[in-house]
Amino acid sequence: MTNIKLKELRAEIDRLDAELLSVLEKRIAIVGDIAAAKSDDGKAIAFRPGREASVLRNILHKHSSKLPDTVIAAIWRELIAAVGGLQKPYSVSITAPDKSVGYWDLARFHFGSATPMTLHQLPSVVLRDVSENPSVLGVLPWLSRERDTWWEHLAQGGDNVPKILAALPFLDNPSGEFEDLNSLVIGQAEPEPSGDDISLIVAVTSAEVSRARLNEHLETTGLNGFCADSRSPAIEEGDWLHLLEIPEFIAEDDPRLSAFHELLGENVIKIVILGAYAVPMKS
Ligand SMILES: C=C(O[C@@H]1C=C(C(=O)O)C=C[C@H]1O)C(=O)O
Repeated sequence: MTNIKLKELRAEIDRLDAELLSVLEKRIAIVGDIAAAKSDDGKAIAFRPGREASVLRNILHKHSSKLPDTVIAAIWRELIAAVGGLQKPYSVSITAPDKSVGYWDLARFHFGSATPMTLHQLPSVVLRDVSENPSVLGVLPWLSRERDTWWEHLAQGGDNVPKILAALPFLDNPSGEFEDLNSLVIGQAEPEPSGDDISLIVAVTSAEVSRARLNEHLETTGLNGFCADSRSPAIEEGDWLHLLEIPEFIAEDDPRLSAFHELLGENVIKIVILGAYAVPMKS
């Protein structure tokens, strides 16, 4: 390639960079208007996980360059995470039980370079951070890890008890992840639908109920989910907790939940929606 040609191509890159920056600045400038539109929503955090998931699905569906999906996702995640912070500052409290930097890595990818993050060994510290401060999001190991019983705390339900809002990674990155980790994001916010979601629900019962029975009742009510885990009471006369995974967004007033409640009969103490997350994408 001649030097003249190279010079021309670099000039074109400079021109495109200026254009990109200008478009980027326009996208960022809209934040003020969005923040004003949200001003009376009473929320401490601008994080809207359902909307974020659909923005990302849309971009990844449309992109056609040679860049890997994960690079495109990283660019948009940087932007979205920072734009949320411009509207209302927030921070992220992370549990890494095995001192694994993998959890930090998952959170950094999702919440970008500028979001303040702290690392803790115990889920209880993250639960406390999030429960005490509505502008803190928590990142906790996936529910099925044997030692992690943090979701039992969420099953209490009630004010200030955080909800599950998202799952990480949203986009897997087979070449960039050195540990096969998954985590959930919690916060003092209401989960919202993204169009393709999984809800996590706990049924609290006073006596043992088999997984087969729970699955049968779920099917009868049309909830199409399954019981992913059951915890026997830690103390005598304590409650049984059954973690249910439902492959759609379930609202508090879904009539199928009350039908399920009725089918369980007098054993059931309460049914608590722990939250929901957008179904992650495959790169
Ligand atoms: C801009 C918004 O706020 C945040 C930023 C988003 C974005 O940059 O696309 C999307 C969702 C929110 O977490 C919004 O709510 O639309």
